[in-house]
Amino acid sequence: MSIHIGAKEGEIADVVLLPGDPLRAQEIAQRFLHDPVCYNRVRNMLGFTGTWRGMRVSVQGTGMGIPSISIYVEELIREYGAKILMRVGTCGSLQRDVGLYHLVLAQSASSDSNVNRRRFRGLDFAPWADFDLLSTAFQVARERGLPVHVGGVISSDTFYQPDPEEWKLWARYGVMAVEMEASGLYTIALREGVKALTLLTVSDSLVTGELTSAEEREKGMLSMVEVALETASRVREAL
Ligand SMILES: O=P(O)(O)O[C@H]1O[C@H](CO)[C@@H](O)[C@H]1O
Ligand SMILES: O=c1cc[nH]c(=O)[nH]1
Repeated sequence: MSIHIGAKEGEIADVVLLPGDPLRAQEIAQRFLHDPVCYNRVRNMLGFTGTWRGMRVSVQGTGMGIPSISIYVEELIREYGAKILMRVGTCGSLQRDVGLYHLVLAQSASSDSNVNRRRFRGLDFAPWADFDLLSTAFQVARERGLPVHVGGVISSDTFYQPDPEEWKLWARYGVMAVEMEASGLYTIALREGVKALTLLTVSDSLVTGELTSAEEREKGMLSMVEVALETASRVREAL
């Protein structure tokens, strides 16, 4: 057992899906995993392990924001040996052609957070995705005919932005979407030498002001999770 995860040694798979919402972790486990077992209830940040097409997979809620996901990712890697970590989340689009329910694969993650500024003593680090996971996920999404975009995202510390116009600056430099965790996941995974990718379903557009309904978000989430699982399986086999 680690400080924030109540699993015993061996109860967590080396492939871990990471939704922000712990109830989404439960739903993914129930819908996609064979014989899912709940290994974590600490702080209600649910985590489950089961199998998908014979591959052992865990799904762990992370909470919102870089500080929260960082706690789970540090413990999953260092104390439970996770090797492939895939965030499956939602995001706001910053580009007109990145539409609602589209799939965004975060190639890199800029941030307004101070966490990496402190980590790198004031210098700027550019966290990036694992290329095997990124290229495989893109291929899988294309094979399925899904609308998919690959590029930079911004991992923000604030969902409600103090400056409501600030997103336009990121957009001007081609950043595709805003979310709140990818930078933390990528930075820790790079330091630890494990593979990480962030897959996002567009839940709203800052460009048009459109919002998805809960039902529609659910549908987008399902195809994103299928892409994540198929990607993990192909990459794991090739290791
Ligand atoms: O849907 P999740 O994975 O929680 O991701 C997005 O949604 C939350 C904000 O509503 C933040 O965690 C953001 O990154
Ligand atoms: O606008 C959005 C939508 C989802 N997640 C975010 O962080 N921002």
